[in-house]
Amino acid sequence: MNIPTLDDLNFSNSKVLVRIDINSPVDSKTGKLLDDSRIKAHVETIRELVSRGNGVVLVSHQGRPGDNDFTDLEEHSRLLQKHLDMEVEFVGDVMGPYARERIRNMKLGSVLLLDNVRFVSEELIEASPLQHSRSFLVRRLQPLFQGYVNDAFATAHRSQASLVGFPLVLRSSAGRVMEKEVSALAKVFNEGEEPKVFIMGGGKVLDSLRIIENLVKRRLADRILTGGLIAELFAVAKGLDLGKDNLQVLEKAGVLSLVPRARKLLLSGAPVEIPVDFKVEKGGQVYEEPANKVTAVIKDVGSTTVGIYSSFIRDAKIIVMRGPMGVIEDERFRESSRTLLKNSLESPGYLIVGGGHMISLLGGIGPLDSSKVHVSTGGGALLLFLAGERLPALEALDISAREVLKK
Ligand SMILES: Nc1ncnc2c1ncn2[C@@H]1O[C@H](COP(=O)(O)OP(=O)(O)O)[C@@H](O)[C@H]1O
Ligand SMILES: O=C(OP(=O)(O)O)[C@H](O)COP(=O)(O)O
Repeated sequence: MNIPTLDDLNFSNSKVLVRIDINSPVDSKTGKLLDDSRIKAHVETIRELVSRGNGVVLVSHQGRPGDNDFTDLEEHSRLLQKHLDMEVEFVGDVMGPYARERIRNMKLGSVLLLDNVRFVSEELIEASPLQHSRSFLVRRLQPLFQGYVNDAFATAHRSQASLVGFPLVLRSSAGRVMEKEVSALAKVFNEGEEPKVFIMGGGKVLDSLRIIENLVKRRLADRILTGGLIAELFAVAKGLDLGKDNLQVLEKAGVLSLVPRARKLLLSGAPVEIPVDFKVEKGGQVYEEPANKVTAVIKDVGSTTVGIYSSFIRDAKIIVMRGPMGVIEDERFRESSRTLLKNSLESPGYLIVGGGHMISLLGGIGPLDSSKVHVSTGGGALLLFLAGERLPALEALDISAREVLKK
């Protein structure tokens, strides 16, 4: 693939639309952002574009409709302003008359943040770059810009309008985050030794299952240590009775229908490990139970599991960690993810850690040795990239290089 970078396009004194990913963990009680790592990550790209006299218009999503973390981007704009140390105008609109008026009238050298792009229904459709290039989002915004930059590595696995539509109609390049992630990950992973251990948790069960299927098919993982909801799915697939409450959680997440796929993976001999115990909560009380005797709602993996997983980590040459083991928004269920992260950092292997929730746990850990760890902004995108899948956002930039830049 031929992905143009900012060095290739050299945007200057232009209006540039920049797709970033500042989707961040949200405290479900207060609605406040719990971490600003992804916001900080984009500062370099934005500063560089501003320093070349460009008017920078930022577009991002936050959460998914119906979820607790589906919010507007006002708080994000304040944090971005703090990290950039310059004014960021928050526009509470994405593509309507107000947004277009603010973009038309903005000064070169200034920064403007549009609202959550998933407020626009077209953004929620997975479609081809060509289809998205004809969306209202692209048709309304494209005439206001001379260029498009995609810096949203963490969403590069989605084929959504703001990611794949613009490269077909604007001169486009990758931003610095996108560029660095792609080159660092390809190098580390391809040149890395075995065993490769993947630690996978979190709430996005369908994504995780797809990734595990890919890893298994390509024989890229020596061990896959599961936590979070994906561990519960595999536990059910293995025939463990997790009780009515936990089945309800899986049903509510719409993932029970994935049990046969998980079962097929287990039967095919996939190296998937499931927890031997869990931390559960009942009536405000927290305690540990063996995986075959669960009587309450699972909130984290148990301490025996952490011990076993840690022994696999110690022997690994490459450790990839994505998605927390438990409901880390609650301090009582943060410990196992934090311990596994610490043990991974202390082990002799190289660590690649990614995803909004996992990187939020790095905060209290102190300075990291960049020769031993790569912190990725991506979670699902990171793993799909490592598993060798083609990421639609990168493909769209590749098409752009061939079809738009050559014209
Ligand atoms: N056992 C569990 N039950 C319910 N939710 C869980 C469980 N374990 C983890 N989670 C949730 O998973 C979410 C993080 O998952 P995800 O978004 O996939 O990770 P990341 O942002 O790191 O890629 C958190 O909100 C956390 O509360
Ligand atoms: O947080 C993200 O992905 P991740 O949870 O895999 O790290 C990205 O912002 C993508 O969000 P999405 O999975 O709702 O498309």
